[in-house]
Amino acid sequence: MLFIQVTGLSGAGKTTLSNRVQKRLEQLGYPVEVLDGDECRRHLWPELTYSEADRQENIRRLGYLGRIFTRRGIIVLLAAINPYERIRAELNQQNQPAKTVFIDCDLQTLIHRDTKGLYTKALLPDTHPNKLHDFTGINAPYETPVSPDLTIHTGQQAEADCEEQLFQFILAFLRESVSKKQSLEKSNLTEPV
Ligand SMILES: Nc1ncnc2c1ncn2[C@@H]1O[C@H](COP(=O)(O)OS(=O)(=O)O)[C@@H](OP(=O)(O)O)[C@H]1O
Ligand SMILES: Nc1ncnc2c1ncn2[C@@H]1O[C@H](COP(=O)(O)OP(=O)(O)O)[C@@H](O)[C@H]1O
Repeated sequence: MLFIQVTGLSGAGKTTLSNRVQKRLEQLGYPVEVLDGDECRRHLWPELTYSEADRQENIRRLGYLGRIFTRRGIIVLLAAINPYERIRAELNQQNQPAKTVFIDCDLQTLIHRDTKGLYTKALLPDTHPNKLHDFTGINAPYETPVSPDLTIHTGQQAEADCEEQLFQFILAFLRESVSKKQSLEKSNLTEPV
């Protein structure tokens, strides 16, 4: 049905916005699955680390799961940091129709939010025993999406406004798909045999 890569730094709001929009779409009768990177790592493949190779493997597995759901007519929100442009492009190619939503938030706000205490750990001195050495945005790369279909600035806008943006974006896609389908059916009906 529709595969959406909701990408952004830790704490940007990927999970919050995806879960909220899932509820709203379900209320309208649409089937939706949120594949959360953090959750899937914990339950399905806890052995994967945060090295570049393991992050790519994580995203490819999530993409594969996503494909299973989208083939069954389910809208998939893949809420993961998903830091590499090449892998995002690969997933988009394999999961058509696909969209990329960049959840953009400035580092200062993220460090201030620090809901999981991970930014504090990543910013410790190099010699500190609790230092987090491969944390995205601080000491591991995040490649900003080159041409996302939607960017939501969660550091500058209220949660409810950000939720509304994501919700309206998906609704617009769904309405467009319905009207395309209807005009295709109409043209098939009127075509001479
Ligand atoms: N080193 C490091 N770097 C980034 N993130 C870390 C790290 N260690 C643990 N965590 C927690 O793992 C969550 C990110 O998992 P993802 O599967 O989304 O990451 S990735 O797409 O494979 O890069 C991420 O969850 P979110 O905060 O929901 O993004 C973190 O809570
Ligand atoms: N505009 C906003 N959009 C989304 N989340 C926001 C916003 N402002 C503050 N927050 C808060 O930021 C945190 C984002 O956490 P989370 O959704 O787990 O991020 P991520 O999944 O990207 O790691 C939540 O505590 C949320 O309430």
